[in-house]
Amino acid sequence: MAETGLVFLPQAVVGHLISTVELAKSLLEKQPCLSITVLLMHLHIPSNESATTPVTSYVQSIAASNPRIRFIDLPLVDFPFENNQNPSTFLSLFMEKHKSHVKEALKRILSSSSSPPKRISAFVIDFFATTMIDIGKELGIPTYAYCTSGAIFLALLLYLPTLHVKVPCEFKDLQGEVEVPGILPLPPLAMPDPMMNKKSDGYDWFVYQGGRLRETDGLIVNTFAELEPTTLKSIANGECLPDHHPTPPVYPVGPLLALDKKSQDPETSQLMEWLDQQPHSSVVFLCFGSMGFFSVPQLKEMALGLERSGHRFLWSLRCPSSTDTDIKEVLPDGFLDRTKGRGLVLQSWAPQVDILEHAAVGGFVSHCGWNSSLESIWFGVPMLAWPLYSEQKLNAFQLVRDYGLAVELSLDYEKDGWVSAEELEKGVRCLMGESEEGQKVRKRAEEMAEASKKAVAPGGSSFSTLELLAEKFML
Ligand SMILES: O=c1ccn([C@@H]2O[C@H](COP(=O)(O)OP(=O)(O)O[C@H]3O[C@H](CO)[C@@H](O)[C@H](O)[C@H]3O)[C@@H](O)[C@H]2O)c(=O)[nH]1
Repeated sequence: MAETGLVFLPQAVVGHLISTVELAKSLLEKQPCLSITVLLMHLHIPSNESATTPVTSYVQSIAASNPRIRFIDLPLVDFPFENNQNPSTFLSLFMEKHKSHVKEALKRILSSSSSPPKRISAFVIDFFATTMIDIGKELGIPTYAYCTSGAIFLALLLYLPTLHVKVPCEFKDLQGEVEVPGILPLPPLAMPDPMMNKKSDGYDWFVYQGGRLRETDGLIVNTFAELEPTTLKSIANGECLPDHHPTPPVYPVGPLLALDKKSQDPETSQLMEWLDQQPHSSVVFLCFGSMGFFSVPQLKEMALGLERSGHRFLWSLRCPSSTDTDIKEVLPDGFLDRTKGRGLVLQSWAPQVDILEHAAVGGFVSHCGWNSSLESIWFGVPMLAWPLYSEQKLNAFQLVRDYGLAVELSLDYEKDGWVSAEELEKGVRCLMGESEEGQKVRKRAEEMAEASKKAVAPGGSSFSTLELLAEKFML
């Protein structure tokens, strides 16, 4: 019998790669006869040097501890990111540039002289890599898309080609709300940034990706049925596609999280010791994903807001320019002295999972990237939603309005999403339970933490879906 392998193609960004590898690990746990090859694309963004994340060491450690996961580096393509380029356009064209390399890699795997011969039972692509469906079709390999964001974003993407026709004007000029099946009516401002300018090529790429997802053999989503029941039902019922076009089966398999990446370095140990000394649930953690940066004026304003809130804090602060910026020059005069003992500012990659797991952490000011949101949910830490880019405003809206897991922060969109010190102070106080609203969010976070763990435990909704999927991949 041929050895059964799966081939995964994640997007070349950390939030997508880690999530994809976690999916691979979970499938292997369910089905010991599978093996997985991950094709790695490499992205170089010179202006974001300071966003360097431990991707390389992560990949190395996964490869060392999981012999059934193999990584193949695809050849580098000469396609640098231009600073003013639309990220969705860049990522879509970056995929196009990799097409021939991906096809070659798949063909090599299929023709490798291993005995027994290889069979690729599924090609699992990033949901923003739909151009690769062509290769799956050409080589006769069933192709699945993996959505590293939530069902709400998947629903919006699937529905976007329909919405494009239904709403002829720009979404921001729409009188009223945007109606998407399975989602609460959306204020136009909650639409993902790339969808806010219909004349941009970035928008066209979103319509393209959304339109092609229906050609896949299945849609795997990093969410769980208890978190997004209505949205998942709407997708499965075909409500997000026009004219009852059959929707590929939907597989909610989350939360898939890299929980075992405990950091051992001395900086982390010091940080953990500091957290150990703080009272239970007293520290606000601020962290904004792999590429969340703020302007210097906004950083100063944040510092003021944090100081005035009176709460303890742990702030992962990344400057836009470079890692060697002296934070004393960025922060207001005397800030570090005045907050000594009750606040800690980090300038490096934060061990986020370890921090969220710590009992001293009582709130998370987050950009609402999907992985961060799921991690927060898992550890029962309520959020204060400070979305920055991509689909984060959509996630924030849903976390606040539908799931009740986050406190709303008032962002001034006329001023590029500016948050004043007053608003941050108010938000942090509420998050830390100083108001009834905050208390409600805290309670809800505890309940959802339990539900998230049940979902991936034996017999849970995502556990069963993963079993089903792993079995399907063996047929
Ligand atoms: O200092 C840091 C910063 C991040 N992380 C980790 O890095 C991941 C970040 O993922 P996520 O919260 O999803 O943010 P992004 O890196 O910004 O992810 C991109 O991918 C996500 C999944 O598709 C989208 O939801 C986001 O909008 C998009 O920006 C999480 O696991 C964090 O724990 C750290 O450990 N330390």
